Amino acid sequence: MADVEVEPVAAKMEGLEVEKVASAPMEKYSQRVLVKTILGREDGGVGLLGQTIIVGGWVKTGRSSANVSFVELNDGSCPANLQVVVEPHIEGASHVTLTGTSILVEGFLKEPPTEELKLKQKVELSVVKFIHIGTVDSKNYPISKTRLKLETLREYLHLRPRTNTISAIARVRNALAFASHTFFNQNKFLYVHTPILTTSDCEGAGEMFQVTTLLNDAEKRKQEIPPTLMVMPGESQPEALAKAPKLIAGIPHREDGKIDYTADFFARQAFLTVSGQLQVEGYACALGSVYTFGPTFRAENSHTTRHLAEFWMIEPEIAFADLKDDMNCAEDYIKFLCQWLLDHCLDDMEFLAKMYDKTAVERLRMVASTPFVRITYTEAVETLQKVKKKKFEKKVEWGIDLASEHERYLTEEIYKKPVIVYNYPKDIKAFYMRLNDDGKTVAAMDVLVPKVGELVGGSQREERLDVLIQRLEEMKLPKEPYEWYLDLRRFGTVKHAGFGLGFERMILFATGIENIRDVIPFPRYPGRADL
Ligand SMILES: NC(=O)C[C@H](N)C(=O)O
Repeated sequence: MADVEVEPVAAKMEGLEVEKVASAPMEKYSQRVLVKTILGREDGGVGLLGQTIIVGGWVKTGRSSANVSFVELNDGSCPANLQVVVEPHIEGASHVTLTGTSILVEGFLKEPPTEELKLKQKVELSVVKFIHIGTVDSKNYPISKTRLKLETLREYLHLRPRTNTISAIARVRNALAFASHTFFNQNKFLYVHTPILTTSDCEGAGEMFQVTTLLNDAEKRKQEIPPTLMVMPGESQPEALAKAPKLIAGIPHREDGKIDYTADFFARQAFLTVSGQLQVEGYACALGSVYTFGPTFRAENSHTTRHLAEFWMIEPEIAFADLKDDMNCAEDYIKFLCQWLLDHCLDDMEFLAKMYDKTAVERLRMVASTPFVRITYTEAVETLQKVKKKKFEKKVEWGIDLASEHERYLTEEIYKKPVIVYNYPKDIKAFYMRLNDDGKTVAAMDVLVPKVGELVGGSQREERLDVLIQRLEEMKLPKEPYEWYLDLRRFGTVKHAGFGLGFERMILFATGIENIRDVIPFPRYPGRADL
């Protein structure tokens, strides 16, 4: 990092000896010093007093009197604002106090004039000159000074990162992504990119979005579309052939002569992935320990505070591992993430805790240091059945899929910490999970956490070819689309296990924010995909 030259004149004006003045590093690829570089220091910036520096950001609030103007500047590097002092003779002084104005400004760091102000911030910036001012049409600027509800901010997805809350969440999100890569790489997992477009329905639940193209260049398509046949789940080759749209000039047409948009991935069907698991299993069964981390999609018409149509998932997959290894990995990973936020993002976490959930930081500490509870599904059901204090909307019986009310009760009321529930009834779980010896349950596990409910879902995978085929049949799933997946069992099969952690749910859990739409930059949910 390049150091900013100490400006002797400014230092002398402040009565400081130039030799004693430390230097604030300028960003390597941006023409400014970050506010965090100054205020994030242990001494609150005192060691930088007297230095002339350039900072740039957006005005949070500003006020002016006849002698002087004050501006609270936020540059996105931390939740704190830098106080900027502007004397009226400085060119541009009258244009910088409106909320939302952008400035790039040169000034020197000085002590605030009163003891009271020093308590708030140990340094302030006295402006020498403005290098850039981006004015704001304040009448129409929707992110005004008054605190807006998170729900209202969703109408301004492009401007909401200017708010303290959304920018803090963005930094927490970035930290969690970095921590995830760090955790898996430290444990020798390889990052594998799985596809977004696929024909495989990993969960077998038919919740996939289909891909279509905008047909506006028929000639181009004519050259690109291979006249291939797509066999759909549940169909034989001749059945598929009979139903296949006719290719007229290379474009699929239905019987009535209209263009068939349903087979619209170059005359085939394709979908947005619901999970990278099946593909990443192929890599685990060659490379050992791998993970994928990317966007996944669910065509569920859910309007809850915990569902999105597009969300990010981290999915590790481990060869030569069973359910216990899987649970150990999930628990260690979640603890690592919590500790990472305490070590790297405490300022943002404290800000969010103050604003939204007083217990958020405490919760991170608790999760990072307390062993998770582990109970079987059968034990979970028995425990819930004994609850007299609360009436659940959905009756608790062996065989039900635990609802969010049950999951939250277990972790918030009974155990008051994360709970791993394992060995679920086979009938409520996906085909790929390994059948237990009891013939009734599968080696599946969910990690349930306070506030959120299910954070992780995973399992040991069925590595026995005959059992897997039998499970597909039982669940009335077609074999053909999964032939490649069965190959992994035909050729050198191996015990393996993995899980998926919902990245946005992890952010909800960590920050205490209520609605999942506020922890992803551009949320997609029923009826909302603009911007
Ligand atoms: N990789 C996983 O185990 C996650 C699982 N496929 C799911 O979507 O829930």
